[in-house]
Amino acid sequence: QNTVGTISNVSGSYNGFTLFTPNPSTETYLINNCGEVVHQWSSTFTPGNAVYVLENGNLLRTGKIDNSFISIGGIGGKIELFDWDNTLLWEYTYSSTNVSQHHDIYPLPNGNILMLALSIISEADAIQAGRDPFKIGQNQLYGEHILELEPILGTNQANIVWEWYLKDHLIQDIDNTKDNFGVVADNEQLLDINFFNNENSPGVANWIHANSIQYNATLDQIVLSSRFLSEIYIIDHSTTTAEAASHTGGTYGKGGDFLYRWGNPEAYGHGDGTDQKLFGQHYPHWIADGLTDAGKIIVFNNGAERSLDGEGLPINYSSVDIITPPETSPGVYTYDAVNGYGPTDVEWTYTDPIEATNFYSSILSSGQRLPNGNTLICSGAQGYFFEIDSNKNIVWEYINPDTSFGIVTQGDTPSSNSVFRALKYPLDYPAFIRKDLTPRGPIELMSDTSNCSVLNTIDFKLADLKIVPNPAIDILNIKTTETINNIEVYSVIGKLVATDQNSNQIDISQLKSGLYIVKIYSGEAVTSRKIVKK
Ligand SMILES: O=[N+]([O-])c1ccc(OS(=O)(=O)O)cc1
Repeated sequence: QNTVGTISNVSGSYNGFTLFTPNPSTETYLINNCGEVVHQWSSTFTPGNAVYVLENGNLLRTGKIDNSFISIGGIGGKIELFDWDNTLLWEYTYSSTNVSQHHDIYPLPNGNILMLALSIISEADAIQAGRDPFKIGQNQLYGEHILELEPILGTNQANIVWEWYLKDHLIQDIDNTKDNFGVVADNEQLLDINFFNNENSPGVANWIHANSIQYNATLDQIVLSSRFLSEIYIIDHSTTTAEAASHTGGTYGKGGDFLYRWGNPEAYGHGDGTDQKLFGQHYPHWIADGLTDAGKIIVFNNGAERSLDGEGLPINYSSVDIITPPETSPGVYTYDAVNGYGPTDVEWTYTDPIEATNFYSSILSSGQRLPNGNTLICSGAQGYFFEIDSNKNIVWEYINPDTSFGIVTQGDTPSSNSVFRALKYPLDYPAFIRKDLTPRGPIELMSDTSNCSVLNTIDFKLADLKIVPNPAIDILNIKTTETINNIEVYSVIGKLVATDQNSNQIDISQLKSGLYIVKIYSGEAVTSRKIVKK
């Protein structure tokens, strides 16, 4: 039984490449289902926190810059764009005495980048905005904003082409001499600056702890997640920056106000703690077109203090949930003055089937619907990824071996190996076309992948490909119905030792006996197989 790397991989797992960057590590790994690294990027920064492979094969990642003026788990400060070969193409620093990028970014279809950031609001400004003066414990509050960056390649700069600030969308009902005064329950489109989900620490500067921004291109809407308020918010991205600072304008007519919110209706005066559905959630995002439950929102519901046991002690367990926000037309959400926003409950959920508390990550984490209907789950605190099929059976499990104490040896138990998010990409994702994805072995030391096999083919049409004989003495025959453009034979250390074009066979009689890797190119597809030369 493996202790790190791939723990299990059974029939029905989705054959893709999983991207992740361990919290304590400067490395970003792309692994196959056997935990073998097929590509890797190295930064000089640990993550801060999101990372993506773009369709063109570039890596877009966040980097963490320590900031002695701002204290929040998940702080970043930097965005980096690497090409496939790990050349840094562009970097952008957003970290100073009063602002920092943190947690998430989102690559927009037009090449721009949405960036989640916080800024320090002074005590005086917070009080003027209607914050209870007795509930400012650290002489300041953190405000959230979103910037849309248009990278200027060749410089480490960006044009800021769109801005949204949460401070423009506040309500308070404690002081009519201050800004934003009104009735909280009548202003569901605004955030009550005096709502604290955690009554024990109403004075902390970090009262919102936003932890993700995700985007729906069809609706041109953004979904934002607040871990501490246990709410998700949808806002309009079609606005101008001026409209985004106001309450009117944009496709949906509400400027930068919330179009929808869900998870904790007490936050806007529509219920109490018993109505809370989200508990410190992460990574709410729309399920992409073409996938099962497309258009719905999937969210990792971390679940701290979700309920109480008979003795009044908190019960903590995580779930991955799917909700369908009720709409009157696409992107226009149904609001009920009495009950607030629906739905009243989740539509689909996964919890541990045996004992709910067996599956629990208090922080970090993600859930992702996959093309075959499976769901990839990252239980972030444990650096544990697992995939469930549509019957909720576990079909793949992986434990991150890259820890703050270094790379773990197979057989040893890892600790301090947390991961913010894991994303699985299809083998035919455009980034991977014509790329060398030859497995380089697992991350962990003294690895054992003997109980795992995986097809590393990019094009499933080559999945029925056979190389005979194997072992071979002189001629290798490639059997496939596809047209072969190129055959390459590599030594185990990666040296090209034989090549042939437009042929279904290659002569290896001159090679020394031993293990070789054969790469077969057909159209856009490339497939690697191990062979033995006798
Ligand atoms: O320790 N971290 O790296 C860390 C902690 C908290 C955190 O915030 S959360 O909302 O993503 O859990 C992010 C990163």
